[in-house]
This record gives sequence, structure tokens and C-alpha cells, in this order.
Amino acid sequence: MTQDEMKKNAAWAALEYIPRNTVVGVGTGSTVNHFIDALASIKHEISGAVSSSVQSTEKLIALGIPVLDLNSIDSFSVYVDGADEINAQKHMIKGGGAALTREKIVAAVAETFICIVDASKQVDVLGKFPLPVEVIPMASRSVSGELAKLGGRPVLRAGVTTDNGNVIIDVHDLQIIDPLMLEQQINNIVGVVTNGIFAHRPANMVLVGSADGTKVIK
Ligand SMILES: O=C(CO)[C@H](O)[C@H](O)COP(=O)(O)O
Repeated sequence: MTQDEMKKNAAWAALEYIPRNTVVGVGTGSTVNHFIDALASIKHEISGAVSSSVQSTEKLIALGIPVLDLNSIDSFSVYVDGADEINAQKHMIKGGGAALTREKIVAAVAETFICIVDASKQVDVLGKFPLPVEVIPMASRSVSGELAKLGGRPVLRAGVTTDNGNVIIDVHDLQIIDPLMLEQQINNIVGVVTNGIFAHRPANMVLVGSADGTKVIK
């Protein structure tokens, strides 16, 4: 079974956890693209979606799923998104698709975060995947200097501008022993919008697609 088939299995398994007649929070990425296909199969049973990126919004609309403004709702029950890495505490690294800030905003409003991944995303210690940090463009040099002081190797992601008009700095060679502390520490650097550690808002449930089926971790 290919990695993409495992992603697809995890994504379709998420349908079982979508309450009907509610708004659904939708993340970004190739796993989520499968989830949007799955969501389209029950589009008449949901009230619409809130989206974490222009990319997901375009796909949702193309498949006939109404996209609501996050500011038009107080809260919603379920947010479904992928991850680049996830540990046993359900802390994640996200932002491989450069959508981390909107993903964190939408996830913050959701009651439940369901993370959909293939088995390769499960790790003991976060940090092998370079940590994405969204940065205001004029601060990229100063922020890189501060990130280097934390022990990482910052690399500006070439040719990428986020949906918010910012740049992404990927921090290589980090061993993230304390995700809660590092998430806060990086967010305190002036010029950082947010970073891709999701520890203060971990997943509540993980659906792991593998060759042996989809495992549910609650
Ligand atoms: O955080 C993300 C986008 O910003 C994605 O969830 C993450 O990169 C995983 O992507 P994929 O499902 O394509 O493996």
C-alpha cells in the first residue's frame, strides 16, 4: 500500500466522527484533500465548512461545500487536519504546506481536533521534520538569528508566500524535548506570527492509516 493510500484511509475514516448538521473545520494538505473528497459525499448532511487555507477553500467550493467565515460562528465541534509529525502526547509539527497560522486559528476555535496521518508521521521526539515558522517578511533576518540561538538551523523557504503575505523559515536540526516550552519561546520572538508546534492545542484523536488498516488513538 502506498503512503497516499494510507493517507486516504485515515481521511475517509474521519467521516465516522463528523456530527451531522454542524459546521466542520477543515485543515490543509494532501491528507486533507482526501478528507474533503470524503466530506463531499455527505455535503447535504453538514452545514458547511470553515477552512484553513485558500487551497482548501477552493477545493471545498469546487465540490459544492459552502465555506463560512470563521468570524460568523462562535464555535464548532470538529476540526480535521493532517500533520508532519505527531508524538505520543498528540503534540504535532505542522506547516509543511505553509498554512500553520490559519490552521492554528481554526483549531483553536474547535472543540475537538482529529488528526489524520499515515503511520510514517508518528515519532517519539518531534523535530526531524524541519519546524516551519511564519514570519513577517521584514523580520526574516533578525528572526533567523534568534532561531539559530535556540540551536536550530534556520532556512528561508524559497519562493513561498503564505496566505497571510508572510514568509516561512524552516528550522532544521531541532530535537524538541519540551514542545510546550519551545512553542511559547519561538512565538515570543518579535516578528514571528506563529510556529508549527501544536502543543498548546494538541490533537484530541488521531486516525493513523497504515497497511494494516486505520488505527484510532483517543
Ligand atoms: O500542516 C500542514 C499544512 O500546513 C499539513 O497538515 C501537513 O503538512 C501534512 O501534509 P500532508 O497531509 O500533505 O502530508
